[in-house]
This record gives sequence, structure tokens and C-alpha cells, in this order.
Amino acid sequence: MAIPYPHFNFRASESVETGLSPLSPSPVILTQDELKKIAAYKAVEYVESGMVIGLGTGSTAKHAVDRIGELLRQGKLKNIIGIPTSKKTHEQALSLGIPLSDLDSYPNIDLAIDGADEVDPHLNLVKGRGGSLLREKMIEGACKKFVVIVDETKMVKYIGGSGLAMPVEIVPFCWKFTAKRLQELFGYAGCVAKLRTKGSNGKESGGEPFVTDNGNYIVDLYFKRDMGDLKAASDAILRLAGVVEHGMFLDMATTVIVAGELGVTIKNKHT
Ligand SMILES: O=C(CO)[C@H](O)[C@H](O)COP(=O)(O)O
Repeated sequence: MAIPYPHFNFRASESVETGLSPLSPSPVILTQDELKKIAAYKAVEYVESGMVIGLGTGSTAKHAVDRIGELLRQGKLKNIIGIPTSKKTHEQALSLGIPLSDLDSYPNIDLAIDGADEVDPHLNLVKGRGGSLLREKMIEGACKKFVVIVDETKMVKYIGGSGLAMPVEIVPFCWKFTAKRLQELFGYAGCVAKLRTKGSNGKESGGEPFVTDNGNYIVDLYFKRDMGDLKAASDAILRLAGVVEHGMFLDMATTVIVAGELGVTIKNKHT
């Protein structure tokens, strides 16, 4: 059940810090970015002093990183080590004075906070429309608790159900060959494979290829139908030579925080 905002302490008591307008008796229409910020701030409540934290990438995760920086500055959090999931987040965290390290030095992460592009009813995710799926999967696969933060538009009935991209990171060598093989793999689900180009975020074709932080390309897969057995689909993608990683994060999220017009819902993985 959603926790409605009038009873949601964060919004009622900390409106100055969040930059959201104080609660009023009339219904408040929140923007998508405000919902992202609410989910992000709620997730940062899970952060404790002394933790090693995986720092996600994207417009939702950015709010969480900002909030961690703010709490460090205020002395409310201490001795945090951040493990950034992208160059962009690395830069943001550096500018906020968050001490940073990497998986080589900290192979066990206490908690990671990141956004997602899709969340299905089993808490499986699509990630990587921001292009950082490989580092995200490495870091979020190494954490004890993975808290996903989304606004309600990210909730889908099945993976691929938004009609938007499911990204696959591939090596640049003969990318057309790999893209064709990926499309053929999911012919039954009406799959279309498109190379991501700069600035297109998977929505346009043509132009310079988008290059990931790891020097690879991304092929975005668009599905017309449910691809079915996700584990089988994941295995089949990863078996293709030329594929580095895909954006399905299966059985990885431990908690999903969803901010919607009616309030915040916290979904925990059943263990
Ligand atoms: O996976 C990601 C980046 O690789 C992002 O977390 C995902 O694309 C969600 O982004 P946003 O919070 O901007 O909607």
C-alpha cells in the first residue's frame, strides 16, 4: 500500500531541504522529477555512517547522490565510501566531496542505490537507457542491499512492456553482425534491434554511435511482445560472442521504492 504524502515525514518536515513546496490542503500535482527526488531521498534513509555505497547513474540516482553529499556536509553521515557506476556519477560525487573508491578496493558493498527504466511485478529490472549498465551490474551485483528508486511510470507488467529499449552493450567490432543476431534471437517476440547513436538515447537512428564508458556500443532491443522466460533470454544473449552485457537485472533488487501521485510504495523482495 502506498504511504500517502501527508503522512510522509520527509515531505512534511523537510520541504525546505528538498526544494518541494510545503504541503497545503489542496491536492498537489508533483512533476516526474519531484517524484524521482522523493524516491531518492527515501532511499538515502537506508544509508548509515561507515557504509560503502554503490552510487547509481541517471536523473533519479543523481538526487540520491546529491542527498548523500548534503548529509555528509551537514555531518549527519560520516565515513562513507562511494563506488560510482559511471564517469558522470564519479564527477558528480567528486564535486560533492564524497570519498570515492572502486570494486578492486571494496569488493563487498553494503548498499547500492540506483534508478531503473522498467520494474516488473517480480522486481526484475531493465536498466541502461543511460548507457551505464555494465558498471551498474558489476557494482550492484556486489552489494548486500540494492535499493531501486523509480517514479510510478517505470512500473511494467512484463520486461520490455514499456515499448522502450532493452539495452545490450556490445563490442564495436562488426556491430551490425551482433545486432542482427540479437534481433534474430527474439524474432518470436517481434524484436527490433537498433544501434544507439549519440544523443538519441535509443530513440533515433543514424549519426555517430553512442560509446559507453567502457568504449563499447549499445544495441537497443524493442519488443512487441513478452519475451517469456527471462533467465533463458538472458543466457541466450550472453552466449552471443560480441555481447558484453545486457540491461536485464534479474533477481537483483532487494527493495524498490516507487513514488507516485498517491504516495510512496516500498516493495521488498521476498526471501
Ligand atoms: O540504468 C540507468 C543508467 O544506465 C538509469 O538508472 C536508468 O536509465 C534510469 O534513469 P532515470 O533515473 O534518468 O530515469
